[in-house]
Amino acid sequence: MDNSAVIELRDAYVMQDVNTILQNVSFELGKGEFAYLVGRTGSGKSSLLKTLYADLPLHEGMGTVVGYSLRNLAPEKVPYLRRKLGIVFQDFQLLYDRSVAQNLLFVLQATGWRDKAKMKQRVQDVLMRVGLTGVTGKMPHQLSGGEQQRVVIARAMLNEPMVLLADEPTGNLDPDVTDGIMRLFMEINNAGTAVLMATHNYELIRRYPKRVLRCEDGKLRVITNDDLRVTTWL
Ligand SMILES: Nc1ncnc2c1ncn2[C@@H]1O[C@H](COP(=O)(O)OP(=O)(O)OP(=O)(O)O)[C@@H](O)[C@H]1O
Repeated sequence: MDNSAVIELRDAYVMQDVNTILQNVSFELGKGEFAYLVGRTGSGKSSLLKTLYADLPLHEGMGTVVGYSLRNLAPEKVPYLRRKLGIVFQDFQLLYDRSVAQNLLFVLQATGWRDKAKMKQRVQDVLMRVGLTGVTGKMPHQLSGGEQQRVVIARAMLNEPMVLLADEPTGNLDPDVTDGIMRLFMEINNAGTAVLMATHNYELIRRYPKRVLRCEDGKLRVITNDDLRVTTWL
């Protein structure tokens, strides 16, 4: 693998059970790069992301994510892969029976942290990073949608991932809240974390132009800068 790539797929097949969703997928995401993943509903964006975080197996082709080969990845290796990835979904998937701090401490505990003082400090650090202070004792339902998504992003950043995979992270948010979340992703990206973001929101792509990968007709097409200059590509 090219040392500067955090994701590399070569002729990969994205499968749901026995069904091929995407074939001959080849692309790289470089260290610190930001790319969008677009495509109609059902075109395979979530399935591709699931393959990248080893929720779906890679049976055909080659795939490497943060140094882990996806082919024949042993189940006991999956948590180690995911520790180097941050994953953000549209539906926030916080644990609603515990506070913000407990949500984050839970993840630290599950990923091997033991030093209580360091854990507390890390929780403070990631919340500050996403622009949230004074919410540690709150329950998720006491926060707005945008604040909850910030907590999810903080959670994804706990173990300093090399790449964030985001599946429609602004899908449930109002336009002005969406913009704040987008700016946060940009800040995180500017600080060196690669981001692959699935979205239906083309307004965001126009406002924050980056490389675009499009799922279409069972293939993944990498949109070039030339394509970006014409408006029909959307
Ligand atoms: N758990 C599953 N089992 C079998 N097939 C599935 C499963 N999840 C998705 N699929 C199928 O895989 C295809 C791609 O779905 P996927 O969710 O990856 O698309 P998507 O581009 O993320 O769509 P959306 O934009 O609506 O989220 C669809 O035909 C879908 O029906």
